[in-house]
Amino acid sequence: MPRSSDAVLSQVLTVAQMRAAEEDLIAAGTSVDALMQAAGRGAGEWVRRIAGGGSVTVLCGPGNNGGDGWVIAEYLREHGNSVQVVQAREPATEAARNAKALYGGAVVSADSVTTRDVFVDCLFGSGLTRALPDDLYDMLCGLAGRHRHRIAIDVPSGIDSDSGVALNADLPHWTLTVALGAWKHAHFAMPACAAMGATRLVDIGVTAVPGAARVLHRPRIPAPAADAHKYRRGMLGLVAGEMPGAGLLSATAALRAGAGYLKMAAKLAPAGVPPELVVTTDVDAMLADARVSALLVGPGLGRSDEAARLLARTLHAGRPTVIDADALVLLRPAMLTGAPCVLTPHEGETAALERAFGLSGQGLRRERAGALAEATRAVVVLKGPDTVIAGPGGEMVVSPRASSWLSVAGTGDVLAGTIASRLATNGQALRAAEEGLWLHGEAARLCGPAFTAGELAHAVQAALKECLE
Ligand SMILES: NC(=O)C1=CN([C@@H]2O[C@H](COP(=O)(O)OP(=O)(O)OC[C@H]3O[C@@H](n4cnc5c(N)ncnc54)[C@H](OP(=O)(O)O)[C@@H]3O)[C@@H](O)[C@H]2O)[C@@H](O)CC1
Ligand SMILES: Nc1ncnc2c1ncn2[C@@H]1O[C@H](COP(=O)(O)OP(=O)(O)O)[C@@H](O)[C@H]1O
Ligand SMILES: [K+]
Repeated sequence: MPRSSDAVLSQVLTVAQMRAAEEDLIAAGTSVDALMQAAGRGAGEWVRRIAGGGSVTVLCGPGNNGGDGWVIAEYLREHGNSVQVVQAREPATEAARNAKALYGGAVVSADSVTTRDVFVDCLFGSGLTRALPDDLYDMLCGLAGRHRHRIAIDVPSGIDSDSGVALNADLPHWTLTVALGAWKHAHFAMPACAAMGATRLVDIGVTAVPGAARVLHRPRIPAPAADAHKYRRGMLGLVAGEMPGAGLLSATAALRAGAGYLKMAAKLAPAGVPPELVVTTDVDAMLADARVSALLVGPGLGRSDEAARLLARTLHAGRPTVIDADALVLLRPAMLTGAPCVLTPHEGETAALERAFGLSGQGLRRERAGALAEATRAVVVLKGPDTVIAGPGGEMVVSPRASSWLSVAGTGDVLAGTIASRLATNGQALRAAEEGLWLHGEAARLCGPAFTAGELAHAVQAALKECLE
């Protein structure tokens, strides 16, 4: 089987898209049984690596996820592991029945399983549509509790694949989750993603699905050209408001994310301005300066009428702009000019934007981000533990879960400054949002525990170092 490209392996599919992709493979001459063998053996290899030579219990349900379980069990048996299958239900698909027929090892009752090394969950995968009935829920949790390591295959049982919603309360936590064929939305959506442990993907030759979401990846960022100068590298204009301290945090990050020149327009020059940051009190001159390649407005802006007028003047300049914090609450449809913009709302700011732009606020986070991007014609970075980026052309990028230590005041200002610096450098809203979000997440990882927003802003430089072409 040829290895899929990185672009194909980074797509994130709904259940319907996955089924369509599977149909394409079948139409091209691959059998369901062959796909199941490829998926099961690939997953079996991950199980073998975790188990070492240890003992394994595989729980098999009625569908094709159960079928994968029978393949995994046989793969481990062939490799000399002590393996046993608990059959929760008889296989109900032909491919699962065929996989079971090829298994030559032990089948035991759930009650007979004592403490063992690795538990493999093949009860249900992406086909689960309703909560687990009590008997299967008890079996799943009981077995999971009697094993040192727990591996979920494709999608953990009890999780809705398209949303990441838990259909039962108190589901097990996993050591590893092995996605089959393609990532599913549950792998990146709360609450499911928080319980999945490490995640790995098994390639079974799925091809590109038009319109699919994709996973945020480490960007490739070029060093400045040999003949670069500070303006050509990108000049970022920061529009400060009533509380310029928040803007200073954004500036601290922006200075380390690639822009060549940073200027802040503030009514009063704030204390503690780093010497690299040029401060002006003439906001109109800064907005009219043709060398300014991007603007950032929002951090510390305030929500007064004067702040709203300043926002309107800023957007009227028609430059690529990052709109964050208070500016998101003040934003109205008439203020947008069609220039490339990035909006960076958290949940509360998203609700305010939905009201301002006449949106229902219904649906999954990614759907709400998509609706907002369409209505504003801007790139929307909907922040939280499961941040998503939506583009006005229907683009959707989901982010692997970042450090929960980011839940500290000021990290949003750092994100806005990082994205704005990238926007000043490359002028492309979606690309800048992706680069900025990745740098922010990586900076948090590098900082470890209990960092301040200021320390995070400094770590953006170390994150950037990892992206150089
Ligand atoms: N697509 C691909 O390319 C590949 C897919 N592969 C694998 O297939 C998996 C998807 O398989 P799947 O569609 O058979 O779904 P799965 O999750 O095994 O179970 C569905 C069955 O469970 C039943 N059922 C549902 N809810 C229930 C409940 N609460 N309680 C009780 N029963 C319930 C439901 O019955 P029904 O709702 O029809 O009554 C149906 O019979 C996927 O995750 C991956 O592992 C790989 O092999 C390689 C290639
Ligand atoms: N539990 C969490 N896990 C991962 N990232 C988080 C978590 N909580 C917050 N974040 C991230 O931290 C940042 C917080 O931004 P924001 O809510 O604007 O805070 P502030 O206004 O204090 O700067 C966002 O990038 C968000 O995605
Ligand atoms: K599973």
